[in-house]
Amino acid sequence: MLYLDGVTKSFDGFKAINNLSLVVQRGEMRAIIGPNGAGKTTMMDIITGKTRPDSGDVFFAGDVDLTQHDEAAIASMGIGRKFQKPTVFEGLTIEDNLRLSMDGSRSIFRALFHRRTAAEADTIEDILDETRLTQKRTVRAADLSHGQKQWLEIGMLLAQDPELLLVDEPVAGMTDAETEETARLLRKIAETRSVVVVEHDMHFVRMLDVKVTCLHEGTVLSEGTLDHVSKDERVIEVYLGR
Ligand SMILES: Nc1ncnc2c1ncn2[C@@H]1O[C@H](COP(=O)(O)OP(=O)(O)OP(=O)(O)O)[C@@H](O)[C@H]1O
Repeated sequence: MLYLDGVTKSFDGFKAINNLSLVVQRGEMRAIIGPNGAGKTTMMDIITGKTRPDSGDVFFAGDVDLTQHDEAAIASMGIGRKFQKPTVFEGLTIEDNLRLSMDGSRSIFRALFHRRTAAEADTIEDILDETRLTQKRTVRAADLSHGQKQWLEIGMLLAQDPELLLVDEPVAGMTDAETEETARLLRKIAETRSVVVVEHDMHFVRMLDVKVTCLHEGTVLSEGTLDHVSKDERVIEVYLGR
């Protein structure tokens, strides 16, 4: 689903990404950890077309060369990104937020008054159910808890039906119960899609129970199960032991 090979990106001579190689399989969830400045955000920026690498290969779904496309094109190809801070439409209900996301480029007015097909209505029901927001469907996003807003935004990504979801620090600021619920939600999503999740919260990463990649100085320092990576002396030295 995602293939990075020998990717390098410098800013003013500083290599934020340095010969980075990473492969994420179709239907795989991967957790990315690493200290501040390791290059996690820059990697996500490269995958989504926000930043162009200086060199290296970046392929999606086998043969789509992501370095040849811009952000909008990459989003429409099926790569969804969730930033750390939720960016939902606060004044709209949960249902309307989901409808708007599903419609993509349709104008807000047309999206809200557009007659749903049965299939679209079913998809919205499924997303409400998956994100545990069915009971809150008519509530304005502004009135949700922080955790619920994050789930709504994940739901908004799902409404665009991406094959690959990139999720940046989803549980920052969440309660323990919300963190647990988020792990359940991402695991469910990863049954049918690929997911890359960047996270500092090791308790949460353990709940995901997936292969972990630790980045450091723009490259892969260690990769494997969380137990393997967290026993790696180099990971302890630069990250976990701090
Ligand atoms: N546009 C830019 N111009 C200059 N330097 C940049 C730019 N973007 C990132 N960097 C530098 O590249 C390095 C990697 O940054 P990046 O944000 O990718 O790290 P990160 O792993 O996401 O860190 P964090 O965990 O703090 O979010 C940092 O040293 C950062 O200062």
